[in-house]
Amino acid sequence: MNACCKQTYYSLTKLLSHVLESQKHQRFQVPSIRKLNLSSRTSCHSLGCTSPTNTPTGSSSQYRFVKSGNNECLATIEKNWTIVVKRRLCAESSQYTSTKISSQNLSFWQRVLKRLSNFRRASSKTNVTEQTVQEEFVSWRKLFSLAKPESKMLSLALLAQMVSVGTTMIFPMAVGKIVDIIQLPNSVDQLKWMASALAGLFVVGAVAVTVRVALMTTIGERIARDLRKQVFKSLMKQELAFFDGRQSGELVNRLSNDTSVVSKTLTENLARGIRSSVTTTGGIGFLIYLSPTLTVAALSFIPFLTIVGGVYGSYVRSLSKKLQDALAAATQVASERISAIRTVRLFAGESIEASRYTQRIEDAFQLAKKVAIAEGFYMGGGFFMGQASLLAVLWFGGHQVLQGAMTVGQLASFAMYAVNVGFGVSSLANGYGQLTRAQGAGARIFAILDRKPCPLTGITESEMESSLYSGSSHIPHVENYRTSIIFDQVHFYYPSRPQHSVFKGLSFQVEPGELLAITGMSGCGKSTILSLLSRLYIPQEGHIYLGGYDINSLDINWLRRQIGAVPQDVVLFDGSILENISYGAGKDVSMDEILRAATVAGADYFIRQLPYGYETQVGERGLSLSGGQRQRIALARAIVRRPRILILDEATSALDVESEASISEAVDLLRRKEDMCTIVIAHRLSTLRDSNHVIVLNKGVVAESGKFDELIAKPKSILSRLMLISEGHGMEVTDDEKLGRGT
Ligand SMILES: Nc1ncnc2c1ncn2[C@@H]1O[C@H](COP(=O)(O)OP(=O)(O)OP(=O)(O)O)[C@@H](O)[C@H]1O
Repeated sequence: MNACCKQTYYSLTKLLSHVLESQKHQRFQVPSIRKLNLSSRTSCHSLGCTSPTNTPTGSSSQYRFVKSGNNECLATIEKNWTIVVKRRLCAESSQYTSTKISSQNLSFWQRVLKRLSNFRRASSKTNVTEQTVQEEFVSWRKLFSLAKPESKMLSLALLAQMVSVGTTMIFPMAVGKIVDIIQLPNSVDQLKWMASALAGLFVVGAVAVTVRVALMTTIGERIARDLRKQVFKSLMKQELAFFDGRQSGELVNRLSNDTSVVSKTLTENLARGIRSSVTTTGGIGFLIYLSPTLTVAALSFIPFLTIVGGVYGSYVRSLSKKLQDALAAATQVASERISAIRTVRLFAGESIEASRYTQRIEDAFQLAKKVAIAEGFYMGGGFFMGQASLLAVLWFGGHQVLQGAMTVGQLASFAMYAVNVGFGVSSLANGYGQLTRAQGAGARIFAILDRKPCPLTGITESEMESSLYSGSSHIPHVENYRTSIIFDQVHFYYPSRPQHSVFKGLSFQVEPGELLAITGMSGCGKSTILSLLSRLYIPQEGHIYLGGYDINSLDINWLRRQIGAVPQDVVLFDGSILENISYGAGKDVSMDEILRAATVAGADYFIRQLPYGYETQVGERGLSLSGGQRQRIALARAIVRRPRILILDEATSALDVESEASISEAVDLLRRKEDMCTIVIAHRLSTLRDSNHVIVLNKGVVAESGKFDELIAKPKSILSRLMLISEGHGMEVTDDEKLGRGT
């Protein structure tokens, strides 16, 4: 149960108690938000409560609870004493799951209320900690569940580990025996036997170490590989809104650093932990066997180490999370600035960026230094205590040897076991620090692995398996649909910016085979239309229809296959031009189709001029091509899919007028030939003039709609103003105002 759910329950409890109260007095009174006293635990503001819809006594009343724009929940008290609780399917969805609680019976309400408050008590006790653990640290059990697929190999490696530990455990005893044997007369044969036995033991130990290291390293790499694959796959499934609130550097850090911390813990650290536990417990057993009284002196340092170890562990635990975050922040700066090196260079920002990165990495270093100092003190203290207890062993043990209660060999063995136990204990404490680090890294990994993408805008497992080219619409006769598009009363805000509405009831229609031009001031939401039509986001209210079908009811792969889009900020992938054009067109696309698309997009000519033609590498994000060349390749990439709908978002803005005109002509021919519905987002007069229909967006709605000539003929229309501005005639402002110094 997440925090929002809990808040919803708090709020519902309040609502219900009010309902009960008013029922007692035989009247229905709509409680005000203030009366509900939501601020007692979570402020009204933080819940984002809207005022109850203004309803007279006796009718239904609706309350809306929102937490930071996410997980909206609506609670409606109906006239007939029914409470309807609706929760959004996901943050951006306009679909709700709904639950009804209905009864005229007072005791029923009391039972519900009691259960809710019990739930609230239970959830406030357990879920807060659960959530904290989920956010910051994952349980050991869950962490080790990642090693489950490797359990057989891991068991084998641990067996090898036990053998190698066993050989080292026997060694001190054997040394003690040798010391005692060499003091005896005529002991050469015994010495020979012991030496041969020890040599055999060393060989077994060496083989076990070889097997353990080889297996553990391979398993570690395999766990890291599988984790990276799963995390990346899970990232690919998430809806776009998920990425809006995150930085790519942070996600890359999870993929690289966190996965390697976890895999190391599940292999190397686990092996070390087991070795240390066995060395410690086995060593203590040998100590007691050799001399119970001396064991007390030898182990006197353990309580100290345990207490200090606990303090050290929790200190390192809190620091290591901060350290990981600081490293992620540094990675983010580095990856962003390196990928934008041209901009950095153009603005001579090298030294600013270098100092920005230095600052971030310095922050990480300061934290790492604190960890190192703590580790130094802990290890130094442990070393001193270990040496002191060894001295105590030699002091008291020496007396016991002198008194004949112990042999010299036994004392030697005892001293060696005591040293082993000391190392074992300190290694265990150190391992605990590593484990908590891995718990932090594991929590960040599970936050991605366990995240269920929004069912409408994310990709499900089966949709991912069934690739773009096998998705079907789910509605048999949709395959022959006519490409009409309807936006019906669409209300939309980006989930990361809920306070800013982009659309406030947007409605328009595109007829099959039509060329629609969309224009408007910058930021009015033109590109957002492409995102909504492709279901990258979904409107909070309203519907979008394709061929008469609500796009939310269509298979997402099928839907996206219908659309060929050239976005405003064209991104190509590192690879050849051929690979880039065929990207997303499936494996079966033929060379003829690629050439045809490149010709329509006006790209074929310049591609043939390049040294390697279609095999020319475009570099990271296609930066080794010009802006206009990138746009033409992106257009070819959109056309090669043979879409039913083509959306061009200022797709020819980087081209000269002549090239733009010839491409427009070719695209128009294709549109007519294939009955393709085309939407162009443009500011240019030439593009708008060629369209069948123009809509002008303003303040979240369609402000003007009609044929270009009709709209431009109206002197006060927004379109004519926009055209004047774009031609530089519309701004009757002084130079000072243009320079931002106007009054
Ligand atoms: N991912 C996002 N998260 C939050 N807000 C966004 C996001 N993308 C766009 N916006 C905001 O939504 C509004 C509409 O953006 P959009 O890109 O659709 O405008 P536009 O009309 O295409 O602008 P332009 O003509 O400058 O390209 C803008 O105010 C923008 O700041």
